[in-house]
Amino acid sequence: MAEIALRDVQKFFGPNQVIKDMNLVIEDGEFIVMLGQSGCGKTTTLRAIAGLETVTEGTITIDGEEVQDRRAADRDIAFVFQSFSLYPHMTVYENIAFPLRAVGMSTEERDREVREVAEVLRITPLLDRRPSALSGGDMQRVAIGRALVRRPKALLMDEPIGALDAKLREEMRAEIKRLHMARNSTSVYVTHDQIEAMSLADRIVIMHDGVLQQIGAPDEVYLRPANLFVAQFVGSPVMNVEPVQLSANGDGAHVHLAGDGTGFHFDEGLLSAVPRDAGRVSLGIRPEAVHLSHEESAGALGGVTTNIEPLGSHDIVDVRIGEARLRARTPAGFVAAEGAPVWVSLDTGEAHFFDNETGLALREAH
Ligand SMILES: Nc1ncnc2c1ncn2[C@@H]1O[C@H](COP(=O)(O)OP(=O)(O)OP(=O)(O)O)[C@@H](O)[C@H]1O
Repeated sequence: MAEIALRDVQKFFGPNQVIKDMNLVIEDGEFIVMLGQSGCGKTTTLRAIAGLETVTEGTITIDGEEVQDRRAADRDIAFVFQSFSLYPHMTVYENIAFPLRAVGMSTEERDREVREVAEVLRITPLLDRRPSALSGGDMQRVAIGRALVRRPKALLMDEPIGALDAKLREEMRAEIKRLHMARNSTSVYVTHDQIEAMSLADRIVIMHDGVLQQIGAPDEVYLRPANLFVAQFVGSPVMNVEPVQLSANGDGAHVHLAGDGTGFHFDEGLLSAVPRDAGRVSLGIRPEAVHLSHEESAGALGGVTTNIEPLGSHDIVDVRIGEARLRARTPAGFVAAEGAPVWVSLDTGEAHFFDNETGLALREAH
């Protein structure tokens, strides 16, 4: 297993730059998930690590050795694609054993390795079957088994469970995690599904438009998004973001939404990194930190509900305050109808502030 490092990597397809200044160190044994919308460059980054794509500039090292000019076959890295790509005329056993034949392992050794991988992936009863007799999930288990059996330096996976149905995806997520724990393989996994990213990753790499936006543990990117893109990309429903104006108010400030004269009070400690000049700042607040009440209380602002989305366990309720709109997560049935008057308060400690121009989160460095 190995550390993988990308330094100043750039990739152009003709005039089109799809990886911009990528710097990333993936630690030995780490599970990294690259998350981003379609076309943001995550697959190209993965393929560049594998050697299936060249880089235009920069270096890629595996265990300290530069590999950017090496062929894929000489990088000792395994790749699992979304399409299952098994050999149809071979049994599951033969499919998994195939990469070991090339390295000249003895029959007994090969047998031991295949059976161990099959055991970890819980596919031992399937070893004599052909791929055509397998379900989608089992085919992907076999593909992962074939990738892992020769103990590569790293395992790269490109949306490996994207083609499976929702229930099976959930099962496979748990299995991939278990497999990673069992083998401790350095893993890089590409997806556009944030639940997959949150549940699998040691650290998530969030990309947008070829640019790495943030690297961090799942709770870190959720709780401390580095910029507006990450704030609105991670989390469902999406974080509320509203331009605000600040006005002094005792030990702190009122934070005014558009068209709202009163403002929410924030203590000074929460605003120490926030400039007061008009028009520069947006407030970010997740729907679970917006609270609705039928009773007026100190500091709450009056609003009117404009939409209710019942989700079974809870509702998502849109509220208009002045000209602004906030979404709140409420207990199911808490608001009976659109057009209802409600009182809105915020968990101010959960709020984020962003610079409107740069999009960067405004917070104290520490
Ligand atoms: N071989 C290629 N030639 C030209 N352009 C390419 C090539 N491969 C990818 N691109 C372009 O590079 C950009 C990044 O593609 P990439 O596949 O890395 O994105 P992605 O984030 O993985 O998206 P997806 O989830 O859709 O695969 C896209 O605009 C894509 O059209």
